[in-house]
Amino acid sequence: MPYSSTAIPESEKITTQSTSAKPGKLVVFTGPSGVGKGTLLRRLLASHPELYLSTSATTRQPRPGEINGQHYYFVDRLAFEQMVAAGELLEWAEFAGNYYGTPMVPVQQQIQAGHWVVLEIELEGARQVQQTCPEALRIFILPPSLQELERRLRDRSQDSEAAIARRLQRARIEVEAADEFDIQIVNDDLDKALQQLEKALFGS
Ligand SMILES: Nc1nc2c(ncn2[C@@H]2O[C@H](COP(=O)(O)OP(=O)(O)O)[C@@H](O)[C@H]2O)c(=O)[nH]1
Ligand SMILES: Nc1ncnc2c1ncn2[C@@H]1O[C@H](COP(=O)(O)OP(=O)(O)O)[C@@H](O)[C@H]1O
Repeated sequence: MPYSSTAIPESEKITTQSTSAKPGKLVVFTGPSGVGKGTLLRRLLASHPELYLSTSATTRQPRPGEINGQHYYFVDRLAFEQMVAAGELLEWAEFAGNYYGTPMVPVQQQIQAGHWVVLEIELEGARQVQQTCPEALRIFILPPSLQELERRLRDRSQDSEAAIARRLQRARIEVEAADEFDIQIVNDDLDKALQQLEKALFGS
């Protein structure tokens, strides 16, 4: 399915310079699968419940314990393609054999209500957001090494060998794009990475 991230009409651009008196911010949070994005965000949201974490749609199968509408909206490929065709997604990409995308309306509503919205998305989606919302703050989380990334993916015990291999292959490409982002944080020591993340967001 073709997608052009370069030709986005003005009417589809999401802006934090909206009609609201005090619009919120959009924060894009990217990094290879297994680097610890979810772990860092859980910790961040526990101390900053005012942040709104966008819930993505995906065609990936739910993992044990994942709840529809909470971790993801789990949909089939046809439903996802209909969301794309209807222009309902702020960004979307295919990653390791599955589609992932950000429903646009909740993000717009939260931003217009003055809230900060966090998107936890992969590289291609982050590049699309750069086009549609260039004022977004874009943060890239790096692993201490690719060996450690592989160890974390295996220890997590959530993905098949094939899925881990696809994620590692993609990780090599993703880490090379880290410089495209406003801020890079190495998630070696979790507490230190969290401190750096808080500083990037709140300046303290
Ligand atoms: N472009 C895009 N990527 C997403 C979205 N939601 C999740 N992802 C990314 O898709 C990749 C795979 O996610 P997932 O299967 O949940 O694996 P995990 O992040 O390793 O736990 C990760 O890099 C996510 O950040 C989305 O809405 N859009
Ligand atoms: N700083 C860290 N040091 C060691 N292990 C970590 C660290 N951060 C996260 N992990 C572990 O790495 C695995 C992958 O983390 P996760 O948050 O699921 O990554 P992502 O959301 O980026 O795919 C989990 O088992 C998590 O407990």
